[in-house]
This record gives sequence, structure tokens and C-alpha cells, in this order.
Amino acid sequence: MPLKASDINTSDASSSLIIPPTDWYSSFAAAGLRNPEVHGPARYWLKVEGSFTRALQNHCARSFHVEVQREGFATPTPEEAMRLGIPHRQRSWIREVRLCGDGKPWVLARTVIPLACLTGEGRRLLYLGSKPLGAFLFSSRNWKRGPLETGLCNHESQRPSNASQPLLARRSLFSNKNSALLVGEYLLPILYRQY
Ligand SMILES: C=C(O[C@@H]1C=C(C(=O)O)C=C[C@H]1O)C(=O)O
Repeated sequence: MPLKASDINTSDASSSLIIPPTDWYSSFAAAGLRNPEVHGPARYWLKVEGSFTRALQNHCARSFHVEVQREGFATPTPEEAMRLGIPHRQRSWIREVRLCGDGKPWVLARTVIPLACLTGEGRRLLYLGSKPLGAFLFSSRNWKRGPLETGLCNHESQRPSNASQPLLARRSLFSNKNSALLVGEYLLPILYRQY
């Protein structure tokens, strides 16, 4: 059954945490020249391999959960479409979540899932809800992660209210035989400044 833009679910609209416009670097060192903070305590999270969900779960004292912010068919940004190699007006399944540790948001994540991923087993991606995407991707040998990009987030102003917004991010393509999806993870400062 095809879903429409009106099927997008939005929850917790009162929240002020947003996924900001971000400059992506294929070289970690090049991102570090622009913002040396990538070499600080955030470095571990920007580089950790394997399931990011698993790494966050290991870091929790008590509990981990996923909160869906928005999920539905929408148009990716032109830059995302280019990165995925899909026509830039083609709608994708777009999932935005908060990954929460010990009851607090630690990471915002945005995943762009093109139509080609949504056939066969991939139809499950439409019904993840609060199940972490990583559990799907890492339970199958068919999905391989490409190189990690490092993201520097742009905020229009440096007002103190921005102190809790994401500044650093990571992104990668997960590919199977004939399709790919794009996962961006935006670190909230509370995650790495708590060391
Ligand atoms: C890609 C993974 O899945 C995580 C879970 C996500 C979700 O549920 O939408 C999004 C980004 C990820 O950090 C992972 O665990 O590595």
C-alpha cells in the first residue's frame, strides 16, 4: 500500500532539537582542520565501527531507546540524492529519530531509504518504529557499510540556546546488491562532553 506525505508521523513537536544543515568531509583530517573539536572526546563516536546502536547501548548505565520523530515518504535534499545516485525529485522513505541513553537524547539520526531498498526483505524498513535500524542492517550479511564521512554542522547563530544542538556528525552509505541507503548520525554535546 503506497504511503503519502500525509502519512508522516510527527511526535514531540515541542522539542527544539533539530538536524542542522551540515558540511560533509570524506577526510576526517580535513574536517579536523576546519574544526579541531573532532579530535577531542567526540572522536571515538565519529569513528566507532560496527553498530552505532550497540556502541551507545554499551555506554548506557541503564537503558537505551529509539524515539521516532518523523517517518514517511518525502524528497531528500539534492545533496543526499546526489550522494545516493538517485533522481533528485524521487521520493524516499525518510526516518528521523533520537537515539536516547539513560532517558536523554544523545544522537539525532536521519536515514534516507530510496524506493529500490523497499522491496522484499527491505519492506521491513517501513515498519521499524522504535526498533533500531542497526538491528536490521547488522542482522543481515547483505548490507555493507561504506566509508564514514565526518560532518560539521552549521548553526545560524552561536546563541547560548544552541549549546545543546548537534555540532558534529557522521554519515555513511549502507549498500546491498542493488540498492543503498544513507544514514546520518548527529552527536549531541551531552554524549561526549560528559567524559
Ligand atoms: C545504523 C545504525 O542504526 C542506528 C539506528 C537508527 C534508527 O533506528 O533509525 C539510526 C541510526 C543509527 O545509529 C547503527 O546502529 O549503526
